[in-house]
Amino acid sequence: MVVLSQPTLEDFSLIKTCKPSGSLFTGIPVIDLSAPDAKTLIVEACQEFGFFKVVNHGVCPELMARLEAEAVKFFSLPQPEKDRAGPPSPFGYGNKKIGPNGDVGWIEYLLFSTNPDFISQKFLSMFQEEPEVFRSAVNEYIWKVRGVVCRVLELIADGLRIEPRDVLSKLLRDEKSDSFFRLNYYPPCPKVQAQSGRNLVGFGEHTDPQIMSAVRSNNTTGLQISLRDGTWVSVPPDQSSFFINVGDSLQVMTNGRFRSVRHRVLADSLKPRVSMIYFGGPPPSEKITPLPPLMEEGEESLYKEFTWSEYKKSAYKSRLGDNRLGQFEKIIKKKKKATGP
Ligand SMILES: C=C1C[C@]23C[C@@]1(O)CC[C@H]2[C@@]12CC[C@H](O)[C@@](C)(C(=O)O1)[C@H]2[C@@H]3C(=O)O
Ligand SMILES: O=C(O)CCC(=O)C(=O)O
Ligand SMILES: [Fe+2]
Repeated sequence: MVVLSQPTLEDFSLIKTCKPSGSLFTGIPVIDLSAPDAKTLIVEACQEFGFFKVVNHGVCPELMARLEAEAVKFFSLPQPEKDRAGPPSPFGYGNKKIGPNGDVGWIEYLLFSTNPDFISQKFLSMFQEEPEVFRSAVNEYIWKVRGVVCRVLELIADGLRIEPRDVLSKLLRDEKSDSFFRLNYYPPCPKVQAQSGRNLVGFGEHTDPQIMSAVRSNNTTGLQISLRDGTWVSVPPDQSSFFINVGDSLQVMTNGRFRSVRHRVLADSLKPRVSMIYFGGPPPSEKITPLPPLMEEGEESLYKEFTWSEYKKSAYKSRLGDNRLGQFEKIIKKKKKATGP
């Protein structure tokens, strides 16, 4: 049997944070889901940042806390017990290795398909003892967070004045929807950071390939997003809110009007970061193309046509930080302006 060795410390990237670690970006749009102007503010946030924070979402804090506690219980198990829940590909427990192409991060995680039958089966095989509490917290949480993301997608349809308003949300509600759920645990790493004055990369920079993702974390810093000009800024943590990422598929479906946000996570030197992320994806056979009602007269798609399963296949051949949409971009020749006599 070939035993693949775990990455050593030299394999991890360190990032020198340009600002003192206490400095957090205050410009993240905050959307109150019940406010009358929510749809306009969401569309603006998707265009400018591809990222925003959602408050007043109706998911009870006890459910989030219950799932976080179950996750911490799992990640505190002895290593051989956690390893029994691996490998992470396609779904299961992962430690330091991210994806199939050599990416590493200061992270442990559990990756699932959101299908409840899948979760039941996986939990039974992962935890011989008492899988029920964890499993029901995961299923209930996924149900609720998907509801929030679908509400956001319906507000987006309203804000863009496209009908029907479930044109995007129905893809996530479809029983064939290819959505994922991920529990990430970033252990603290005081020694390395104190010695080098740099932060260890927990999850390297990337965009999410799906339509939309919703991140909930404990109150530990680490998540950063890249602004339009390429500057990295730190997102102030807030355990009672969701942070929404526009994914590559929504960038294509809006023909580039929305930005798929580049983001990354730096490990904290003292506290573990625990995050739970729902990745809302369409059914495999869904064509990812610009929404017809959004297109102006004569507007061409910026992308070649592809299905979600084709995109996913190509994404899984890429490295984490690659520009995955690049190979699907069309080279559009600009029409020559008529020159005067
Ligand atoms: C390096 C990789 C990990 C990833 C699959 C990929 O080949 C490229 C995309 C990565 C990503 C980023 C967002 C999500 O965390 C994720 C589950 C996804 O759908 O795409 C991960 C994949 C992964 O960790 O397997
Ligand atoms: O853990 C986080 O806060 C974000 C992780 C992330 O971006 C991902 O899992 O795709
Ligand atoms: Fe991500």
